Amino acid sequence: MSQEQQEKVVFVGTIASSSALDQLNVFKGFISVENGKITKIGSTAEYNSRETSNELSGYKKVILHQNQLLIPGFVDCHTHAPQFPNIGLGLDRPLLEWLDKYTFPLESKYVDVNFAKKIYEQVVQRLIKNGTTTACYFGTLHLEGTLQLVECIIKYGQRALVGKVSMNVKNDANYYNETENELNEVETFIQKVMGCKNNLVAPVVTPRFAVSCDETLMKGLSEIADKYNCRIQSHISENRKEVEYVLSTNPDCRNYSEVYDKHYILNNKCIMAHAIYLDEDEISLFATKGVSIAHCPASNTRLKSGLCPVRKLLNNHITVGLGTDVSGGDSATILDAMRRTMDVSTHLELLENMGPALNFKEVFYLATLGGAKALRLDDKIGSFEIGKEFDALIVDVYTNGGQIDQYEYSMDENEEHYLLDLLQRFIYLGDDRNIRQVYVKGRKVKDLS
Ligand SMILES: O=c1[nH]c(=O)c2nc[nH]c2[nH]1
Ligand SMILES: [Zn+2]
Repeated sequence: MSQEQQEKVVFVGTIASSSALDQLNVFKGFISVENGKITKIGSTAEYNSRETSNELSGYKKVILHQNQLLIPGFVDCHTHAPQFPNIGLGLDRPLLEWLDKYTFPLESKYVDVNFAKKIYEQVVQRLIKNGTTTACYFGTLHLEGTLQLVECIIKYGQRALVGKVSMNVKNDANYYNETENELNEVETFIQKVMGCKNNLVAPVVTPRFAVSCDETLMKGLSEIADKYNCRIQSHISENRKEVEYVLSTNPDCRNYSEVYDKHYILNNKCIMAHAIYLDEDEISLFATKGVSIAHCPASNTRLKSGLCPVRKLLNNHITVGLGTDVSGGDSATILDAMRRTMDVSTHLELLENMGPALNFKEVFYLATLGGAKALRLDDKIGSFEIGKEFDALIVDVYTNGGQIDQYEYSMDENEEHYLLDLLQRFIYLGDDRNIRQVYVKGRKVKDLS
């Protein structure tokens, strides 16, 4: 156990945390943390009285200043660690061509374990810098290469779900595996990750999507997920051509979801990325089975895939979190995913009358507790509650050299509004420079203080 986890620490200042989509709490107070877990939460008055009665004498104190915020760490529900060397490049093709031309050739390189290690070192550090305390990663087809990703995550102390990608359908890049070998490697991968006995990292069964996995592979993977009680992640209904192709190769299925459902992929431990073109039957199937959706607005726009109707999905009781989906997505920060979620939602309100558009409070929920629920980690993280693990960011809204300037004018003198405005500004304008400290289970993993 690290130094920080053993310590008793009390954080004092402005705290913001959501308990539901429409329930954001911003208040001045304190959170005490012991062995990485939240033990007490209270107001400034309660903090002062505990101080007076010497109850906090054994605690290290972290006192935030007036323009700082303590918020839960960001949850990235969907990203591809091996695709980071392509970030910001090759976005001129639609999904299926983009995969063949740029993505499979890059992912093929991770057969080289040293290459994998170098890239993953950078990726994990980048995400921590951006305040992503939990990430749900796709690796590549390669067992050893993806284990390097797990090693880096453990080294830098991030919380993560990690999948060795499964594909058995031939493609131009020759990037696929034979079915039996693939199923064996997935089991080995799961056993090795579980063997690390690191309670922040878990394996995810990862059929890439129905275009690159046949029936035998999908069925075998769902059995493995069941055997090891693992989550499953994949992609669904991202691009119209993809949907057409999947339906043409599965003529017995009425829709895309049925292709997965036939092989027992859809359940309440399943996270599907995109889900732009789900029909009404698929939406109710997702709600009934408890399938979560990782909304990836950056890649949906960059690859010209479409506008995902997130408000409609939420209204239909589907759990939604946010994903950066690098490198279809061109940004590795959940702050960007929040902004693009608001933008896409606004476009849907303007163009399709599918409002009201999601606002900054709602996307803050999706970036934290919504994401934790989507990954079935909300018993541990996503919000500040007694008994939960302390994954948190200290944000300095007007930090020196940052993007947000402070002006000698305030729209509103009311203190409660001032605190909410700090959060609002950070969501609209902030970046990694504003994220001064990052904690995962009480351990400080970034420190710019
Ligand atoms: O955005 C995406 N990125 C990918 O790597 C991928 N693979 C299948 N479908 C995909 N979509
Ligand atoms: Zn993806």
